[in-house]
Amino acid sequence: MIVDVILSAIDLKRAVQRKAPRLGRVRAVAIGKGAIAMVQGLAEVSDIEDGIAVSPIEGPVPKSVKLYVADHPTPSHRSFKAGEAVLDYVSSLSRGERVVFLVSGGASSLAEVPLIPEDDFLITWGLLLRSGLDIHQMNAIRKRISAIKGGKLGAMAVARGAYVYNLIASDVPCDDPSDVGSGPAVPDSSTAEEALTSLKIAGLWERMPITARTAIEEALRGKDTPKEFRHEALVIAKNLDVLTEIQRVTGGRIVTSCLVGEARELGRYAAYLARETGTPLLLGGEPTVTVRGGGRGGRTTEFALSFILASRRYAVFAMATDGLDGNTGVAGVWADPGLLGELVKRGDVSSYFAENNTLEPFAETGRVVRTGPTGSNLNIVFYIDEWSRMKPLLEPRS
Ligand SMILES: Nc1ncnc2c1ncn2[C@@H]1O[C@H](COP(=O)(O)OP(=O)(O)OP(=O)(O)O)[C@@H](O)[C@H]1O
Ligand SMILES: O=C(O)[C@H](O)CO
Repeated sequence: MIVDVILSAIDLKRAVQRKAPRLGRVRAVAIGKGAIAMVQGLAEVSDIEDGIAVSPIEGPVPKSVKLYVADHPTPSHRSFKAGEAVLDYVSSLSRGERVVFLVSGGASSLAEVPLIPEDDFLITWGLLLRSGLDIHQMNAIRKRISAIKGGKLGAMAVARGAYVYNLIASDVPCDDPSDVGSGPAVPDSSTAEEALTSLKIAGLWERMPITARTAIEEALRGKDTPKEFRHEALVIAKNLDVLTEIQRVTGGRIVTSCLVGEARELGRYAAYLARETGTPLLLGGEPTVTVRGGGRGGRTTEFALSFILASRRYAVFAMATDGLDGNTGVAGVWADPGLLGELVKRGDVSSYFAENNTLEPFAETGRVVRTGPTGSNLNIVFYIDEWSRMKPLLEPRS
């Protein structure tokens, strides 16, 4: 039932219908895990002359919209093809036209036009994904090796005389529109200095391909992303909306929707917080995982496993609202005190954290949440409560 509540709270077609301004005749660019739902919502409240949508899954889009299916979390040739198509589309805008950018999580990877050779681009991307950098830092770097991110598409549209509107479904902590999908059509809120410092602190600067380093050095010298242009941006859905819906059924206290940090550390922190407060707690955001091993896991499994080692009678339910967490193939997991007994039975559990293999204890004991791709993405949610109160809420709605 908690899953049903979450699935209903992340419905992006409904969010666009409810929150988008009435814009009349528009052209549209939708990119992200929510692209299909968002463009469907836009069709309900405006007249889409034509448009382009880039999504990780197939789905019905309005007749005037061309759909590209591309890849995530690592861009593929389909993402590069989609990126070129988006660039062409924006180049076709004319003076006085209204263009609506519908941006949701995953957009960074789904459509891309690299500024550096593709091989170097993919090496850089891989280093970032395993780095443990948070999404703002990671996207600060991605924006500087991209021809379309960090406001570049928006600036291009404005230069052609179009009016730029952004409707954003946020999967980033604290909902800065420039972080979502690397903010293709809003002025960039990150700096080249941040990109450089993040890479140096993560120990990645020396390991980056020379072309990527040159792109960042050029940005530092002033050839950087656009910082200002005429535009509007409205966040139509965010993590806090989902927490608020979960609160209705659990009575939990919302602690934050901006959770960041290493997932396994945050899990332990949350366990002690639950013991201290003695109340149901709701947290959301995007913990990161510094991946060192080759196992299967994600943000939810690392968090939940470390939580249960310290939480005594409290349980945690953790779910990625896009329906797929890390490389697990599942949306999330739950951990109740009974899992500890299972761990004891399993004997050698040393690989779990050492190899980033934290899915195993959940998968093998049936504590996983399966939704498949949800066609949305409002980041990760965590619900913490006494197991006796949580258990009935995990049953499907009758
Ligand atoms: N074995 C693993 N154990 C734990 N986490 C992992 C593992 N492998 C990958 N990850 C994490 O999964 C992340 C990618 O997973 P996922 O696709 O769920 O992210 P996402 O939040 O959907 O991405 P985006 O922010 O681009 O939408 C990586 O950043 C990495 O930190
Ligand atoms: O695509 C991305 O950059 C992430 O999902 C954050 O929006």
